[in-house]
Amino acid sequence: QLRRNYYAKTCPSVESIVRNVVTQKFRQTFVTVPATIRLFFHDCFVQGCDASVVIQSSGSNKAEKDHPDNLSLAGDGFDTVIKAKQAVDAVPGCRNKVSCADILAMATRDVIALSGGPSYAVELGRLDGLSSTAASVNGKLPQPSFDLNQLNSMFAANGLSQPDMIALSAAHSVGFSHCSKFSNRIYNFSRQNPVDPTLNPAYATQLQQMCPRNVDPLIAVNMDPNTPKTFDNVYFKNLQQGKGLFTSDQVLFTDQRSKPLVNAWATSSNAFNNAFVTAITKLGRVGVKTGRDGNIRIRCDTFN
Ligand code: HEM
Ligand SMILES: [Ca+2]
Repeated sequence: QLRRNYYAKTCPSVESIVRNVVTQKFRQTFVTVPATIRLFFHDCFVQGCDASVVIQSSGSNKAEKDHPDNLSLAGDGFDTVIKAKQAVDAVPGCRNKVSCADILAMATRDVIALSGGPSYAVELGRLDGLSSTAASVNGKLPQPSFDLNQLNSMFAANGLSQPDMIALSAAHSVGFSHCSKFSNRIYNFSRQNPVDPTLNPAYATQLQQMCPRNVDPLIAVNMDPNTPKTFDNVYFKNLQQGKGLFTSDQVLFTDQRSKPLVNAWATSSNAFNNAFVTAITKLGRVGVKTGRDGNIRIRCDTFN
């Protein structure tokens, strides 16, 4: 039921309003890019793409964003949605017409294009969700320790295929990770191997230097050691060299079932871009709310 130009009658300029805000924010800080993309992913995998992740905890309700798996969502993603919503609502005809869930989908499309990724037409027409609880996040988001079976089953539960999962993983072409998310791979990995043998040895040494034992938990490292500020298929070239940061990244190359697509997309950025657009469009359709299951929030971080 989603469609392009959903707001053609109610707020025809919405896409350019959002794009202007996102572009401005991008000029202030690059973190806008990874923060917004990851926020969209974490929104869609919990109760569908309904901006439930944007809700603030209040009184008795502990919201999704305060679940441990969401505590590392960077503030610039939330800020982007809230600023874009304010800009949309400042246009008289558009006031209270555009959902926060759609604003997040548009902002995600825009940051991907701004950082060198593919441009695509975004489907719109989502309503904002009516609930957000930390408990509902349990078991819904992939962990960096996941193997291919675990990744496939969690993505399949959201209607996404193995190729979709591989393409979407390339979002780790931009952004940061805290050391704790991969320290098991560089220290005391197993009885036989102190370091994960699927890690490139030189890269493992670099990671140990950036993340010494007992490192400040606030320290974060680029997930793509080569082109951390460009959304590109270098992610797959890194995997071919043992430079996937998480087990869940590197397994895409070490598991024979996913390796052929990693190789294909390392070779062809065109093929990767097409697959990514297909996959993120499907991601944007997950659990979409319509009718009485949702509404248009006045404030993106608070229920009406
Ligand atoms: C395939 C399974 C996935 C796993 C296990 C995973 C896990 C993680 C982890 C552990 C981090 C680091 C968080 C931190 O320490 O700050 C991260 C960051 C990130 N993830 Fe994923 N992720 C997955 C898929 C995705 C997908 C599908 C997307 C989007 C389409 C995505 C987008 C991002 C981005 C952009 C960042 C960087 C955030 C920032 O710099 O603020 N991830 N992911
Ligand atoms: Ca959601």
